[in-house]
Amino acid sequence: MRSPVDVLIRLLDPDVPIPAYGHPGDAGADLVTTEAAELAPGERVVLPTGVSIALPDGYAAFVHPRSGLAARCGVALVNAPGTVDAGYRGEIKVIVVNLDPRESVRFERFDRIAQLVVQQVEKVRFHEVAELPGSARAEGGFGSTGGHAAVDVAEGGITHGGNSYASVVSDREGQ
Ligand SMILES: O=c1ccn([C@H]2C[C@H](O)[C@@H](COP(=O)(O)OP(=O)(O)OP(=O)(O)O)O2)c(=O)[nH]1
Ligand SMILES: [Mg+2]
Repeated sequence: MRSPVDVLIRLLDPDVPIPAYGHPGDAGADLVTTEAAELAPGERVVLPTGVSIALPDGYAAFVHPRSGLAARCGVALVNAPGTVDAGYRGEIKVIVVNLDPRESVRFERFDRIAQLVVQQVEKVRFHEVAELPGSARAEGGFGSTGGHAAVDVAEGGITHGGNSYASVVSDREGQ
């Protein structure tokens, strides 16, 4: 097993537990709410977790829903997965919505409401081009591999072939 990445954490509430993995192989460490809340059907709320972190450069943390809450209560995260940038030092918040059409859902203080997945992320440099290199998928998207939509691989796709990139139009770079 690879050794864990060290992440500095501040506990903003004296009693809040450090996010913990339920099992050794789990991807997400559970986040709790430090505030009780009751959500009517369709209602959303931003809940505080009582923690802030400093991720190493080249990492990000993603706030994912908990499947049990989703299956049992219809609770989802509006922005799932929420992105916590390496430079963010504020409190991690969780934007929860009750998607159940009939039942309210209640969270008590320190209920586990989401899970935090920490991952390495690549920073890219964008190079503007007039044409992109071809690919088997080409512009087929949104169900193009299903039975109901025609897949158009002929146009502008694999005929370009090869690995060479289209010529760079400008060296304007994104941030
Ligand atoms: O579920 C989330 C998502 C984000 N954040 C924090 C960490 C993140 O670094 C910051 C900004 O998030 P994001 O970039 O998704 O929001 P934005 O609307 O683009 O805000 P900004 O203009 O500050 O980037 O908010 C959370 O606490 N919880
Ligand atoms: Mg942003």
